[in-house]
Amino acid sequence: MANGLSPESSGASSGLDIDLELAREALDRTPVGLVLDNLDGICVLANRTFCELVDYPAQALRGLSFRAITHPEDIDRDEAALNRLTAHGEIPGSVEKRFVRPDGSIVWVQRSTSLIRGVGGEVRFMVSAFVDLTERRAKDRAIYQMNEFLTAVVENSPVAIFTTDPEGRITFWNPAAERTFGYKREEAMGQSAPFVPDAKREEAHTLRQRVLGGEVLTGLELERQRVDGSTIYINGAAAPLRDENDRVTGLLVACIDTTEAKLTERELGRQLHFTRAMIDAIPSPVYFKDREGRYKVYNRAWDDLFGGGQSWIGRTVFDMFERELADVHHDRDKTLYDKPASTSYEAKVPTAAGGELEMLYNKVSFVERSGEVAGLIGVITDVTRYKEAERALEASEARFRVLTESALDLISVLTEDGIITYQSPSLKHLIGFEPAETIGKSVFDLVHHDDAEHVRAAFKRILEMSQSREPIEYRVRHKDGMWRTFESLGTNTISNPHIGGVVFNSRDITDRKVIQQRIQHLAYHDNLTGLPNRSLLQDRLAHSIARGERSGKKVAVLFIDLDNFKNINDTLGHDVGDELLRQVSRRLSDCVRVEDTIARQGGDEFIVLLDSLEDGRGASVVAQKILNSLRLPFLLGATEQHVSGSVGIALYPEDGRDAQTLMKNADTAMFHGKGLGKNTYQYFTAQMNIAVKRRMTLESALRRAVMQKDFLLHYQPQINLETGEVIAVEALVRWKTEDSGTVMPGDFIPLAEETGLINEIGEWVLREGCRQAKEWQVAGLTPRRMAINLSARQFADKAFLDMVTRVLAETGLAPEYLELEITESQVMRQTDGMIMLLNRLSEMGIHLAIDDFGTGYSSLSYLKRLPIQKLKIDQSFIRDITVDPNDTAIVVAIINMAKSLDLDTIAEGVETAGQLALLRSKGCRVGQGFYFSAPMSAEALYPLLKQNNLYLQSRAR
Ligand SMILES: Nc1nc2c(ncn2[C@@H]2O[C@H](COP(=O)(O)O[C@H]3[C@@H](O)[C@H](n4cnc5c(=O)[nH]c(N)nc54)O[C@@H]3COP(=O)(O)O)[C@@H](O)[C@H]2O)c(=O)[nH]1
Repeated sequence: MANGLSPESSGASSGLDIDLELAREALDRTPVGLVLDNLDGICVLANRTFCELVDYPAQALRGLSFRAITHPEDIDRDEAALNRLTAHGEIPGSVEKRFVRPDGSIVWVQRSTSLIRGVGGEVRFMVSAFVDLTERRAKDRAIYQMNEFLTAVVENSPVAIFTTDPEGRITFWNPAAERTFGYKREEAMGQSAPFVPDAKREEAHTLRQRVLGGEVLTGLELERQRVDGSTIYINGAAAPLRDENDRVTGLLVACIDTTEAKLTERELGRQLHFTRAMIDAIPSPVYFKDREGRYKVYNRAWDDLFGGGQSWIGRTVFDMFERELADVHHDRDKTLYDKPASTSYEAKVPTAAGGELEMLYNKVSFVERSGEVAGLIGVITDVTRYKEAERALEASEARFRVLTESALDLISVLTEDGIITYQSPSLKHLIGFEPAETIGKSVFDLVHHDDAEHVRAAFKRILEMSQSREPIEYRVRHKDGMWRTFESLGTNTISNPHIGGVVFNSRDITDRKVIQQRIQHLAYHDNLTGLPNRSLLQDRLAHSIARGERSGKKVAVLFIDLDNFKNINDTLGHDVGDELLRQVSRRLSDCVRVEDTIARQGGDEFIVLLDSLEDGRGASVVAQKILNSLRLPFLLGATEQHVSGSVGIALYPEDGRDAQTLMKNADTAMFHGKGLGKNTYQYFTAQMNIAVKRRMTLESALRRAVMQKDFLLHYQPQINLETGEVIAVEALVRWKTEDSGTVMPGDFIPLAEETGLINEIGEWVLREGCRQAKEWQVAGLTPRRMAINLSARQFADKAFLDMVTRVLAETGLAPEYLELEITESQVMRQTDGMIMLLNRLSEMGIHLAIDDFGTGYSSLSYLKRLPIQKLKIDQSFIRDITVDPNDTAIVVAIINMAKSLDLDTIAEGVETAGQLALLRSKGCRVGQGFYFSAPMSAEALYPLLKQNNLYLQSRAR
């Protein structure tokens, strides 16, 4: 459109035309679209700006109704406004409307209308000015859309957003705020921060003031309260709200609910603390290194070990250790960084304490969730002590191995099923098998079948407990086929990983068992005869008594004592005595039933136990059988010996109800019988005990006498029957007692011999006799021999010779003035030892005489072997010599035999002149007897000795 104004409006020329042109130009250049319409709404004139605005040429617009180019939706409103104008003269107000361009595009305009009136004031035209609203509308739209967008954002934001006025009253509250705090929008609006707990009001107020002061606060971590009262943690920001004049009109808060995160963070913190505490609680040093080998984490134990607190964080082994050690660690670490792996090794490590420890390093790659190796975790264990212990253990093991391998005992290890897993080399020595031959075998297959059960039971006990309480005894067959007895102690070490089995220490006790059995036998048997001894007898007797008590039957105890065993033993020696006892025991065995018991009580005493007797008479049958058996001669060596026995019988229940009493009473009965005459048996009676008591009293009195030397000697002279001279003196002992006066030797010598007191008494007699003889010599009397009686028991004493030698030396008596009298019965049991002793005494110059000669039936050849000088004819032959031709013949035979052997004879017991005369007539040169002098004290005898002629004495009498 070159020119928008219509020509109708220009009517002037010349100067005026110029003005119109200018006016037209000015209107066209006006940035506002101008249209002149008539009252029908028909365009009369439009300027260029309008033409350009609606993209119509001016010619096209002229005469065109506004309706043609107005947006259909705006036509009615414009029409109405035109009607109001035409009808009422109402000037249309400013409105925004749309035109439709020829190309269909719409252009928004703002229309302002004014009226052109005619001269009469009547409205003729409307002038409308159109301002292009396209740009402004676009801006508005953009603002609107932005507003819509922001609203949507705010409404849909997960962030709680709210605004308040300066007083804190809520002016906006988005849905996220509803969800976060639990207050509905309508509940929250106008409220003054209902979510601030009382304790936080002050803080909230301060924050609000700061924001109202213009501060923008971010990163706020606040504790608030939900509508249900629960605590909520929020993280947010607050900023001031300003109006167009930049005045603060309120504040905006945006926040998110961090409660869960907070709690998670707290939990994580707690877990972290726990983890840290746990790591610190680990007594071993633990640490983490990153891929570059830098220490990132380590625990307290690590710090205790190396010191330095946190200063090692970020540093490497090369900062910590000498190069050589650092290289060791570094090389190991490399393998863990390359790919997930683990490693362990030992190293000697210097410590903060200044020492060096042997450490076991266990390291493992630290792999992240992604699978990437991010470093390594290491654990260090101080193995110094362990290593020392290990070395000590190795040494100990070596020691024990040597001990085990060289032990004489067998060391075995068995599984809990009894399978042998180890045997020490001593096995070969003990049962002939190599250890390898038994490995894998069951021990129960090796033991004796009869022992298997108790071995199994003992093995089970060891498994249940830890150790065998007592040795297990069992038999195992030697390779040579013989059974050996073993004793084992087991220790359950199954739980010990180094052993893993039951250890047995076994010892071959075969020899010990034999000895034990022997000892056991000895404990209950007499070693000499093999018979049960006193202990076993007592045991059996107790059983017999118990049986007797139940059955009502009797039990008999026979106490047997050999009548002259002592003489045999003393004269022929112990070996012969022992042999005699063995033979006696065999004979006794032949006299009783198998079920009866024969026991040796000791010495020459035996006891026979007869069980289950119907009555006591049966015992006498056995007793008699025994006596008969013992009377038969015993062949001892080359000689026959005659022995008899005395038997005492005690019966259960009448003579005693226990073993001790029965044995004692049988002994008493025996003793009593012996006193009445040997070779008999006696049943016990209550009266016997009285005699026994007497004997016991006597024995203790004799012992006291020996101690106190309550003895004296009486002396009886021996006379030359031709001249009456005293050629010798016999010493005869007496026992001085206070109550019984002087006790004669016949009443105590047998007891002294039985009890052994005779040795002490005999020494005293010898010493006193020699002393007296010497005293008489010193007193000037004619030196004479002193005859001393000897008991067989003295003679058998090995110290006898020394004793005689010592006494002679002590008293100063020359040996030729000592005569020792031994009885014929003693001499008859001569042994090589006795003959040797007699020879020694004879060599010393001591005279030897055989006492009681004639009672022992000794032979000539026998006497010739002995170094004797004198035969003393027993007084039993002298007693009736004058009336009994047999005695006379015997005495004559003795005198002649003595002569032939160049021996002196002495007749003892000469009591009468007739006896003296007969003896003298038969050639007997020496005599002794009451006819000359009874035995008397030394003082009493002294005058006779001085006088030295007892014929004068006897005649005087
Ligand atoms: N081992 C010892 N035995 C001793 C000792 N002292 C004495 N005896 C022996 O005791 C027995 C009895 O002796 P005892 O009672 O002293 O009797 C002696 C004389 O008194 C007695 N005797 C002397 N003459 C007569 C007589 O004419 N008639 C008669 N009836 N008896 C007489 O004879 C006894 C002396 O005998 P012996 O010794 O055989 O010569 C007696 O066996 C003593 O041996 C001693 O210390 N140790």
